[in-house]
Amino acid sequence: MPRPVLLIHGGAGDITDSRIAGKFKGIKEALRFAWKHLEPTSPASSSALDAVEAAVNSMELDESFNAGYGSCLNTAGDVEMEASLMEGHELRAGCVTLLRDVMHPITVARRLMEKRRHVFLGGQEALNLALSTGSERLAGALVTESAQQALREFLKQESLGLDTTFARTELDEARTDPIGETVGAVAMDVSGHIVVGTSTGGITGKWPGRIGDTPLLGCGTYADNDIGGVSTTGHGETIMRYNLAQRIMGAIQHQGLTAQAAAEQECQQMTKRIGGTGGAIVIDHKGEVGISWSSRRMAWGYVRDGIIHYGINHNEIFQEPLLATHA
Ligand SMILES: NC(=O)C[C@H](N)C(=O)O
Repeated sequence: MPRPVLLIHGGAGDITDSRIAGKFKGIKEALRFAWKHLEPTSPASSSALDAVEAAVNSMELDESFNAGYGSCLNTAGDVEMEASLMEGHELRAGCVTLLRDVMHPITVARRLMEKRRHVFLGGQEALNLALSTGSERLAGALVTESAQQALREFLKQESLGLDTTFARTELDEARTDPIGETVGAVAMDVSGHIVVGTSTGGITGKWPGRIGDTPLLGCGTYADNDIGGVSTTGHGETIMRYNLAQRIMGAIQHQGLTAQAAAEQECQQMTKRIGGTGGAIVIDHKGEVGISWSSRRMAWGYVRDGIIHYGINHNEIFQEPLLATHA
């Protein structure tokens, strides 16, 4: 019987020092909140789908991340969110884009997947689906002060003629990145079932109507029990041109690489080839974990065998017990 594993990310980019503590707190909270779905009292109800939704929901509620509450703003100052969810048994998926005013885009993606009619829904009709399947309408309530501050800085940089091509996921050291990043989760349950979900507010200063990599299968998300599952983060225009998730799947399937080797190879190749950066989390069909990024930082964490492993800088891994012990 496979050992269950839950692996999540809280975005790749030029994350400032002041945001690290919030990211770690949010990553550990999401892992602890979601783990009960993978190792419940009865193994028969171990569900990678429930675990992925719960982990992403937890980060969508947390303004340390760029998803749900705290999403990046477009040039009009509005939140337009995107999410995708895929399961690796029947290859079913739900993807939503240009979604406004609801806290949990990943749940809307799940509702769409469960309808089994369409895979990708956008704009007003995605909102209608959300409202008709139990989401609450939260007009304006997703906008945070730090997201507004990030937009003001972005617009100022643009007016000064600075290069904003990579928007808020790719700033150099001299310019800070005060915004949270995309979230994602990959899980394998005790039956070897793999599920992947990714949710984002996109990038600060995007044009209204811009669609990124996150809701696109093969770019932001992919799952196939026979190969593995991948969730990506980083500069969307780069990731979608490179098909990052699918390239990692291909490296596992056709080159026989481990999850870690495939993630490293493809994140590096993408940046070498196109210039933008990003990261990926991967669980392969054997249940092995891969975590890699070509950006400065990526917040990540996973649980296996009662231990949380987490980090944000290259070559740095922290560990603590899943169940906090009290002195
Ligand atoms: N931080 C991110 O991962 C942003 C997301 N990939 C986008 O470009 O929409």
